Amino acid sequence: MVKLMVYATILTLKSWENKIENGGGSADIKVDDDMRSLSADIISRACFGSSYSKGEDIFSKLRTLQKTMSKVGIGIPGLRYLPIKINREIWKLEKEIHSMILEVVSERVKGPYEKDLLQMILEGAQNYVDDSKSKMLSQDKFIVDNCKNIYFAGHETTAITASWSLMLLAANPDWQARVRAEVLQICKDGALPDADMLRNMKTLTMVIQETLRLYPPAVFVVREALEDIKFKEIVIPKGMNIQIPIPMLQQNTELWGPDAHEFNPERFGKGILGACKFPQAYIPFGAGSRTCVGQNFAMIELKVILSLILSKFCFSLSPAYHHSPAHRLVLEPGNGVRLIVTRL
Ligand code: HEM
Repeated sequence: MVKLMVYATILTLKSWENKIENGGGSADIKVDDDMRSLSADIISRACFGSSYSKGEDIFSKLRTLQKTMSKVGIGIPGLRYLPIKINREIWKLEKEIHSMILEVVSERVKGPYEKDLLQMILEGAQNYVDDSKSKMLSQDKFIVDNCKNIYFAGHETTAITASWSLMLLAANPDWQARVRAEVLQICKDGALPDADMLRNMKTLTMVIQETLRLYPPAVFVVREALEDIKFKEIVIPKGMNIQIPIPMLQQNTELWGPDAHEFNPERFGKGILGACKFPQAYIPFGAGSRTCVGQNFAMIELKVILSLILSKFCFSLSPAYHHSPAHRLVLEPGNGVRLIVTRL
């Protein structure tokens, strides 16, 4: 998995090298779209293995689906069932995605065994029992839904965290230099990072943890009360949805200290337990039995991307960067992250 992440990242960074060369030694790069397509490429390779080019087509349709769905007005009950133009577009895309995924699956069943996420989903589908009438139909739905889940849950969140991390490292050159020194010391003589090297990148881990504390891509953890609950003096009735605001917990000065709003990765020097009075207040990947299943994958991917960037480039914030975090399904840089990038 690490190898495929390294390979995909190097391909993306080649385009940065070209931009710098064409710009006479430096380039003003808006990193967000690159991080998004890199993350989609990685998840596509990880999910679909050798059929990844088909996976890319599927994911590109899923992105169109996501964009189309975000245009639908919310709050009008029943609107999504009406055969209006936008709904017809959504249904058509859903149908196409469904058959494309099942096409890859049917080729996979005939072909050689591969150890990728799709294989794990297929094995999961074998054991999936549901009480709907057609077991085959529900297994297909299980496969399609899980592929969609991985894409929606895993690609945007990681890409945005990479962009925020780059922004924070650009704004804090001392930390940029410190993490780069660590990376260069671990990846000696231009060696590409492997799993062991990534594990040893403690300072980089601290920087990513601090980025996820200040800019958690998922803003809420949502739960439904399955029964009446009494929480101190508050009664939460069965069926009520509860939204737990992650940034409020993660930037509370009583829990994190007076510098709670500042970028200080040092606070994670002794791990999450050492950083905060209550570790439950650090939940960028959620909490409990529904916690993010992709958190290790995401941390490895972020370390690969950031360590390779740091080992090749120096960067500072572009004068065109305008800080405006925006909550649009995820917490993202409202106007993107623009960096002035030079070769190391
Ligand atoms: C920095 C990157 C990521 C962040 C911040 C993040 C955050 C989250 C959060 C907050 C949840 C909800 C957890 C809860 O309700 O307690 C979640 C769920 C989930 N995430 Fe992630 N995630 C990231 C990357 C990924 C990746 C890379 C994948 C897949 C490879 C992934 C797959 C999932 C799935 C499938 C769920 C649903 C789990 C369930 O409902 O049982 N995530 N994620």
